[in-house]
Amino acid sequence: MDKLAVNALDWTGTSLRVLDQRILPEQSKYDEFVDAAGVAEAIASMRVRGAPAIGIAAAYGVALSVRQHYCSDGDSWIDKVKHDMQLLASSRPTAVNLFTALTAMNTVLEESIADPVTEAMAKAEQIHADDIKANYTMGELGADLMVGAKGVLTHCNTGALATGGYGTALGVVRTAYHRQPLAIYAGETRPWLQGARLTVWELQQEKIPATLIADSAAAWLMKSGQIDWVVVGADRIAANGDTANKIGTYSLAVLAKQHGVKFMVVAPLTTIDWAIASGAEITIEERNANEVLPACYQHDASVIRAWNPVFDVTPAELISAIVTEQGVVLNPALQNGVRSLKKC
Ligand SMILES: CSC[C@H]1O[C@H](OP(=O)(O)O)[C@H](O)[C@@H]1O
Repeated sequence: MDKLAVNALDWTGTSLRVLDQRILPEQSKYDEFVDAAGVAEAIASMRVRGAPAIGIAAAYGVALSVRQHYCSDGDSWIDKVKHDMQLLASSRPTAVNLFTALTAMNTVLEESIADPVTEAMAKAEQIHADDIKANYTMGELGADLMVGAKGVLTHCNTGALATGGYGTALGVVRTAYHRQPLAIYAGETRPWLQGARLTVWELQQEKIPATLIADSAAAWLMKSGQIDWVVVGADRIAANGDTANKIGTYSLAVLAKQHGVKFMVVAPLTTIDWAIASGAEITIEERNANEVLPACYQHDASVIRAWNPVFDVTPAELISAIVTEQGVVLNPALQNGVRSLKKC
């Protein structure tokens, strides 16, 4: 299964090259990181973003930490690695994939393994490969739900740039597009513009036609009858199906309900947080107000401020389907959430 031309992450075996998504589409530039601190900064600064991609980057960050400390820090190597894992864990709070990946890497290190450097690298590479495989599976399962659909709206960026490759929600859109005529609409996704800068750029690379809309045009688009589905990704899904995703997702779900448009969430199992019963327990990241404020207001917060939560929570009752690589849950609010997907 070949990866798409667009790769958010490039693992060299001794470093992690990260496509700097802050400057796409004007510039396509990779930054190279050789330690966990660098990878943590790449996540915090959103050079790499997207829940699955964040988890994969963190896994490689741990592998780099083991490679750095195992050979040079004697018996204290594991303490140094645990410190680096804390650095990675503090990079961003909402995407549970980050913590799922760190837990998986920690499990490998806890086993008294003969060659922790090789084992850590292998585990990180496996996490990456598993994500790509999951995305292709979800693409098929999600497109199966879209038979006969003529139009779809997606939000933020959920493609190869947000994952190990191919994408979650955008993977479903790609698969459906190659099966049937499909009008693709992408929301710009203020303030960071993942849709305007990243999603339409990905689609342009593959010559897949798409229409960019302002976030504020979504209701009018739904009222026009042009779309049958809204398809989005996720950063953290609670056991009852409540879903944290990019800010603006909740309003799209409310609008979809109002207009009889179906609402699909696409995410791998690594995005499900089995430890929380509902979305009320999800920490919502707030980022710097200057990501919202025009420059002329940034010098003085005494009068004009900005509120910049970068995620919101969509309640399960507004979701028509949650698509994972292990299966689809239709109407999760009526199905005890996503608990049917939990591996025993
Ligand atoms: C493949 S889903 C990625 C998910 O992550 C994005 O957030 P951010 O760009 O801030 O990392 C957004 O919520 C997407 O839906």
